[in-house]
Amino acid sequence: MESSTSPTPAGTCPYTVTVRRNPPRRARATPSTAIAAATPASCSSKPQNRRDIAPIRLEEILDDVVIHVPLLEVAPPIPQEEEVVSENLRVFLRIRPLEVVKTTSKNGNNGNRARIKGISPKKERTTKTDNALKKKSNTKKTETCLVVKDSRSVKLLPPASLQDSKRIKTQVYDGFNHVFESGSLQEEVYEKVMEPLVSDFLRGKSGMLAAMGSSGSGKTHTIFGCPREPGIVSLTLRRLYHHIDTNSSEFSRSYFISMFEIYSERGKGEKIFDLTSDGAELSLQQSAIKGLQEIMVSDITEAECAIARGMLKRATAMTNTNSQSSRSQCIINIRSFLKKIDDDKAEVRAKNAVLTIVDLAGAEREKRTGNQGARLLESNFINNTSMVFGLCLRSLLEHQKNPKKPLQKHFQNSLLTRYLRDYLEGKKRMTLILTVKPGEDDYLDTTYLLRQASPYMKIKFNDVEEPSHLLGQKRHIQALPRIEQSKRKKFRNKDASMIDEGDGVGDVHSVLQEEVILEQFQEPEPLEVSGSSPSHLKIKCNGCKFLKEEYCIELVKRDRNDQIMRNFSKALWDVLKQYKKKLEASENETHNLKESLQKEKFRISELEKELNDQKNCHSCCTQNSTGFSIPILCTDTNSDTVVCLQPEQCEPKNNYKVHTEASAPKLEVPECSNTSNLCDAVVCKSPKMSPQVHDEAFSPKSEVPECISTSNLCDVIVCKTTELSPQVHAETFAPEPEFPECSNTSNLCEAVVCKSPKMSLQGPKDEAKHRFSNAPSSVEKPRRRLGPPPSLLLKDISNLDLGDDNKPKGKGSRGGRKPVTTGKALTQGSISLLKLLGNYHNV
Ligand SMILES: Nc1ncnc2c1ncn2[C@@H]1O[C@H](COP(=O)(O)OP(=O)(O)OP(=O)(O)O)[C@@H](O)[C@H]1O
Repeated sequence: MESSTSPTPAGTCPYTVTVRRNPPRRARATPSTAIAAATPASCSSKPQNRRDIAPIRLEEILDDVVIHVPLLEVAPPIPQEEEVVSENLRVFLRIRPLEVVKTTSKNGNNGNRARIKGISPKKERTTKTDNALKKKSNTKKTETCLVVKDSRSVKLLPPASLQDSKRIKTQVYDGFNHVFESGSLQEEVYEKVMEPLVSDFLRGKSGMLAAMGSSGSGKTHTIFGCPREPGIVSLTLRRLYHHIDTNSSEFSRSYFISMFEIYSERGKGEKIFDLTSDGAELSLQQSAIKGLQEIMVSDITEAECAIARGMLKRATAMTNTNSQSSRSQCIINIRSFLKKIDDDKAEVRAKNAVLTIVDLAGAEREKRTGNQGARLLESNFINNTSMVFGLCLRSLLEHQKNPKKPLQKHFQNSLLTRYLRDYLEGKKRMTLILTVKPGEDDYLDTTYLLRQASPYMKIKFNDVEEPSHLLGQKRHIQALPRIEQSKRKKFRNKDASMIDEGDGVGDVHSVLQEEVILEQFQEPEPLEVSGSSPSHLKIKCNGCKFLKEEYCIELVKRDRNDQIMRNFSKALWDVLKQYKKKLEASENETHNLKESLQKEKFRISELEKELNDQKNCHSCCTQNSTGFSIPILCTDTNSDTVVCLQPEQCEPKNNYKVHTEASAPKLEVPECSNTSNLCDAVVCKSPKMSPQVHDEAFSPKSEVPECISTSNLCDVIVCKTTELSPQVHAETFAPEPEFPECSNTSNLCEAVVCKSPKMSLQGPKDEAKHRFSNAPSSVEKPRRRLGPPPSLLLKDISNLDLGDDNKPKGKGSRGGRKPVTTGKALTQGSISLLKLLGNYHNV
C-alpha cells in the first residue's frame, strides 16, 4: 500500500491525506481491434485494417475464424414470432413412480414375453433375486431423493448416509423443457414431448426422440407403454392416422415402419437385427442399414401389430433392477411419404420425412444389477453405447461453445451413434427424454444421469432442416444442413425452375431425390449481395427471388466461413509445399550419397581385384614337396627365355606357355623362387645369347662359369628387379669355391652385371673400376689366392703361347703359333687375364 500527500486543491482541508490503495496505473494503448469495434468507421481518422502487417500464419487464420464467425452472433437477427432461427435441444425429465404397481398377468408376464438372443424364452418363475427384491421392498420403506421444484427444475437430495460421509449437498437441476412428475400420464408426456415432433413430421420434417436413463427407470414404459398405458409410439401412430391433411384430395400420404435392434450377444461385437421381418442380421453402411425391411402400414391396427411383433423379438432379460430389462438398443422409424398428384396425373412430387424413436438400453451399475457372465458382458456393451452416445452430444456442445474445438468423431465407436450421426452432429433436430427413479437407492444413478445430460440442454440446432409446410411451398435456406459436393455436381445442371415454380417433374421415390431438389434450390453460387448492413442484406441466389433477411445473413456467414477455410487451406498448402521441398532436397541428398557409395564400392572392388592379382602373382611361387618354392613360369616360345609368370604377359597372344608347377619342376631356379613376384627372374637380354648358355645359366651345376667367358656376348643373367636380394645374386653370380676372385675381385668380371641399384654385388657404375686395366691395384695384391681356373680359362692358358706374348698378334705375326681358337672369340677380359697369368708364369 502506498500513501502520498497530494497538493491540496483549493477549498479542501489542508490536512486531508489521500491514500492510494494501488500504485497509479499507466494507461495502456487500446488495442486496435477494440478501437475498431468501439468506434464507428466514420469517426476513425486512421485506417482500420492494416493488411500489410504480417504474412498470415496458421494461428492468425484460426483467430480469424474466431473474429469473424461471432461477427454475426454479436447482432443476431431478431427472430420473428414464429421464425425461430436456432433452437436448443429439448430435454425432458420423467420421474418414475417410487413404487411401481406391476400390471402383470397371471403367469408373471406383464404383457410382453421376455426374449434373449440365443436363449429360448424361459417360463417366468420366482427367483431368489425376485424374492430378495420383494423382501427388500417390504422391509425397507424407500425415501425419495428427487423433488420436483417446478415444471422445469428438480432438486436432488443426497441420502443421509452420503450427506454425512461425503458431504454431498443438495443439487438443483434446472432448465428442462418439462419435468414430468411420477404420477404423470402417458398422454401428457406424449403431448409435451412428442407432439411437436409429430407436427413437424407431418409437415415433412424429420426428427428423433431418444429415451435415456438407468435400467428400470421407465424408458421402455415411456416409449412403448403397455396395453393399458400405451406409450409414445402407439400414441404417435394414433395421431398420424387421425391426422387429416388439409388438401387430402391433392395429396396421398402413406407410412412405412421399420424396426431394428442393435445387440451385442455376450459382448461379441454389435449386431443389427431386423425386428419387423424374420429377425435377419443386417449391416450398417454409412448411416443406412442395408436390407432393413420397411412395412407399409395402412392403418393403426396394422402399425401397432408390427410394433408389437417387433417388441416380442427384442432381446430382454431379467436383472436385479428390472424384471424385463431391455438388452439392446431399439430403433423405430416411421417414414411418411407424401405424394402430390397433379390434375393431369402426369407429374408427381413427393416428400419424405422420417420420425425416429430410440429406446436405449439403460445404463447399469454392476453392483446394482448383480449381472454376471453373459449379462455382465451385455451390460458392458450397453454402458459403452450409452457412454458413446453421451460423448457425441458432449463433443457437439463443446464444438458449439468453441468452434476451434473440432467435432470429435465419437460416433464411429458404436453402431447406434453411427446410425444417428446426423442427429448427434446437430444436423437434424432431436429431443431427449430422461427417465429417472426417485428412490434413495437410485441416487447415484440419478445424479449421474442428470449431471451428464443437463448440459445437453445448451446444444443448439442452427443449421437443421426446416419443415416444408407442404409440397409446393418454398423451402427455408437452413434446410440445407449437409450438401454433399458429389450430389451437387451430379444435379447441378438440372433445371431448378421446377422448384421455384413449385411443380415437380417425374416420379420421385426416395429421400435422396428430395435432398437433391433442396440442393438445387439452395445452390448458393453465384451469390450477389446487395445492401450495406447485414440487417438489410438481400441476396440473389442462383437466379431465385430475393431471400429473406435472416437467410441472407446465414449465407453471408457461410460465405465468410468458406473464405476462412480457404485461407486456412492456403496456409496449410504452403506448409505442405515447404515440407515437400525439404523432402525433395533430402531425397536428392540421399541419391547423391547412394551414388558416392556406389563409386566407393566400385573402387573397393577394383582394389580388391588388384589385391587378388597381386596375390595371384605372389602365388606364382608355390611350395613343392621338397620345400622349395617352385615358380610357375612361362616360356616364351619364340626366344626360349624363361620369365616369371605375369598375368598380362602370359596371355596366349604373347605366345607364352604357362607352366604349372607340375610341368616346370626341372627349371629349378631356386634363386628365382624367392623373387618370382619381385622380378622377371632370369632374362636374357642379348639376342646373341645361345640357348646353351642359358641352359648352363639355369642349371645349378653350371655354377655360372659362362658368366665370365661370355661376358662380351650378353648381359647374361640379369635381375630386373630392384629388390632382388643379395643372397640370390650371391648364389647366382658368385660361385664362391670356383670363383672367389669373382666375388672378391669384381673388377675381373664384367660379365656379371646386376642392373639393380640395390644389388649388393657390383653394379654397372662400378664396372669400369673393376676392369683389370683400370685397376692395377687389384693385381698388386699378391696375397690373394686365386681359385681353380675354370675349364675354359685353362684351355686358353694351355693354348697360350707365352713366348710370343710380346709379338704382335694377328695376321702379321711371324713364326708365332696361331693361338688355338676354341671356336669362340676371346673377350678382352680374357685376353687381359691371360696376359696377366702369363706374366705371373714368367715371374
Ligand atoms: N411412469 C411409470 N408408471 C408406471 N410404471 C412404470 C413407469 N415407469 C416405469 N414403470 C415400470 O417400471 C418397470 C421398469 O420399467 P422399464 O422396463 O420401462 O424400464 P427401462 O428403463 O426400460 O429399463 P431397462 O433399461 O432395463 O430396459 C416396468 O415394469 C414399468 O412398467
